[in-house]
Amino acid sequence: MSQIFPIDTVGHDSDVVFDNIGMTFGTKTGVTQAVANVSGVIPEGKFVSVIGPSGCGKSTLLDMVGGLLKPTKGTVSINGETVTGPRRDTAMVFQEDSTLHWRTVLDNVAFGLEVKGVPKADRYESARRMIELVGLSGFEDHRPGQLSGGMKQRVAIARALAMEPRVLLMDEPFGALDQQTRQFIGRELLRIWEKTRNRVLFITHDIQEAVYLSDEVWVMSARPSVVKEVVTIDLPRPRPEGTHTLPRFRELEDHLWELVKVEAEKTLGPGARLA
Ligand SMILES: Nc1ncnc2c1ncn2[C@@H]1O[C@H](COP(=O)(O)OP(=O)(O)OP(=O)(O)O)[C@@H](O)[C@H]1O
Repeated sequence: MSQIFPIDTVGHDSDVVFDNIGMTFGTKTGVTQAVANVSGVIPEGKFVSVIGPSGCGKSTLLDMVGGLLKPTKGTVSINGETVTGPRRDTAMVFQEDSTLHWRTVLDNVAFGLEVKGVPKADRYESARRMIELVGLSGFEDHRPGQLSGGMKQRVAIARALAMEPRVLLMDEPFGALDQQTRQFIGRELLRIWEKTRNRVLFITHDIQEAVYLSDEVWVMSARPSVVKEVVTIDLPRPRPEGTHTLPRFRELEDHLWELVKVEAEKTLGPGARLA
């Protein structure tokens, strides 16, 4: 079921490769070693989720892939090239509302393509296609202020997908949404991803969400973090609505919870016991 690191980190040119990366932050009050050492590969067409206790370095890991943070140790490479900053083939979606409130939905979704210099007719055509894919047809001329939280998040996802990224980085993208909306958008994301099959790195606190969406779940240890275990999600795809009730789903969920619980108890300090 699972694999303990270090795994084979050679990877192919089309992979996202983490080669012994670490991140230590220097602050006025001292140093924080966030990520101790992570090695791993996200192969072409794979959906990888990262779970772990609060503050273990999940966002830090994602920001290093996105080129927003430079690792203090090791390298991340995409398609055989070391990541040194944000890349055109990589798109990011965050938890907080990142819509541009003065622009319409259509112009929000077309924004990344505009920055890339794609001509207006082409970018609008792609944007309309993505808007349809995320179920927002009819809202093209609305502004974010006229949308619900879930709809705004779908705009952010459509904007990222319109860029046709080869690597999609998502940092708790559904974290601010209610449970029903979260499940609905999760299913939508999976439906779209099954068509695009780009490489996804997805951060979540929700173990069910991680099992439902992923090919692999990386469980991070308490800080300074390493990947404690890689759990292969061997559920068939596509994953229809009743997937959550499969006995195998429950087994995977229980196994992941046991792993995370131990690390969360370390983070919460002596005496902390989680059910
Ligand atoms: N810019 C920064 N400067 C200093 N310390 C930082 C910085 N960014 C993150 N950290 C520290 O690095 C550690 C990891 O933070 P990070 O946000 O990556 O964790 P996380 O696992 O994503 O947390 P959460 O699950 O709570 O969102 C934390 O101790 C945090 O305080």
